[in-house]
Amino acid sequence: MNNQTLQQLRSRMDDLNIKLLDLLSERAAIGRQIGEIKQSEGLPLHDPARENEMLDRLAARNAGPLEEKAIRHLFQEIFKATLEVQQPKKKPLLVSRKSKREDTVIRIGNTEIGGADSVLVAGPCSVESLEQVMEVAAALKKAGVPVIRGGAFKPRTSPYDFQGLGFEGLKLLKEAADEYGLQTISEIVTPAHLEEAAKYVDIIQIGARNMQNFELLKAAGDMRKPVLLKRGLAATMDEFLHAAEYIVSRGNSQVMLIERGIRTYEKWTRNTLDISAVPLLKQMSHLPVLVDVSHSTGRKEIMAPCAKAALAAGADGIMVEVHPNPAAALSDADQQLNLGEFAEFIREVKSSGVYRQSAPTV
Ligand SMILES: C=C(O[C@@H]1C=C(C(=O)O)C=C[C@H]1O)C(=O)O
Repeated sequence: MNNQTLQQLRSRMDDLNIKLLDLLSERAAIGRQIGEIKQSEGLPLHDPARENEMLDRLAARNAGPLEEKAIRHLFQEIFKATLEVQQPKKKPLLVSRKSKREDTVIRIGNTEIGGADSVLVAGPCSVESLEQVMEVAAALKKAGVPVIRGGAFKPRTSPYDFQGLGFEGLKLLKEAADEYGLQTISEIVTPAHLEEAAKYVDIIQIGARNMQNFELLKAAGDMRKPVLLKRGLAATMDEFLHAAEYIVSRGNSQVMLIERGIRTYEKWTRNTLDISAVPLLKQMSHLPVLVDVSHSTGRKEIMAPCAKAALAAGADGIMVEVHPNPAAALSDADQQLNLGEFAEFIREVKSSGVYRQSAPTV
């Protein structure tokens, strides 16, 4: 008997669910019409005063058994859902895979970034002298690394630390790169420097500290030069992709992303390499993704395994710092590989199964 009653009550519940659903749908359709009128009149969609009026009226009429709090809560959720129906669907970001399915491949010289092959970028933290960059460029050439990095405008934590050689540094980097047929990459921190820097730099780097320097992002977006955008020290994936969107939305689609470690409580590494960022960025975005194993780890002995992990996770390339005499380096002395360590690093990474190389390097 009890069982039968339960069945009947549940069946009435089911009928009421359907009625409620139909009423909610009818209500949402009216909400959508109201939204269209509001938008054509330029009125805000959200109207808290109107919502409060309705809530008060419903609370006054409520005879139970539901508590007034529950009624208010339920209707607030309904209003929220109506607002979602009213909102025009947001267009996916240009950097998103929803906007473009195929991978973006960036070509500089004979090098492709984001294509079939893994790419390596290496060089000193800072350009210090012509001899220094020449020595590094020769080592890169020998190791088959096509892109040389070297900082000339250094955003240092302390104003008393070496700030870089500026344009003179860019010129030295270019001179060494030209000598060995390499491409150059260097960080620019000021929109006003971009045009002049483009004479010496094949890829403009926007550093972690400037990831949300929106004027710099816009100016880089107005250029037609590849940009390497570093993830900010504490930037979420969403913020990172929106920063890239600033560049791409100005018409510069040649943007590559680089994970360089984020700030956490861990002290054994300089930053924490967020390896999950790699597959996430590759899935969410069509832009090439690189990993900087020097700044993320700050520890020479784990750079090769971290590079392999990054490539295994889907990274298109690796960036690593190398200096002929790291102990005497003007910046980041501890984390730069010397030439011997660099050769070993490259050998280990290239011989791993995760390094993609379709044709032997000539
Ligand atoms: C439907 C409207 O727009 C919004 C949604 C509401 C609702 O679902 O009832 C109420 C007020 C607004 O925040 C409206 O203004 O009437």
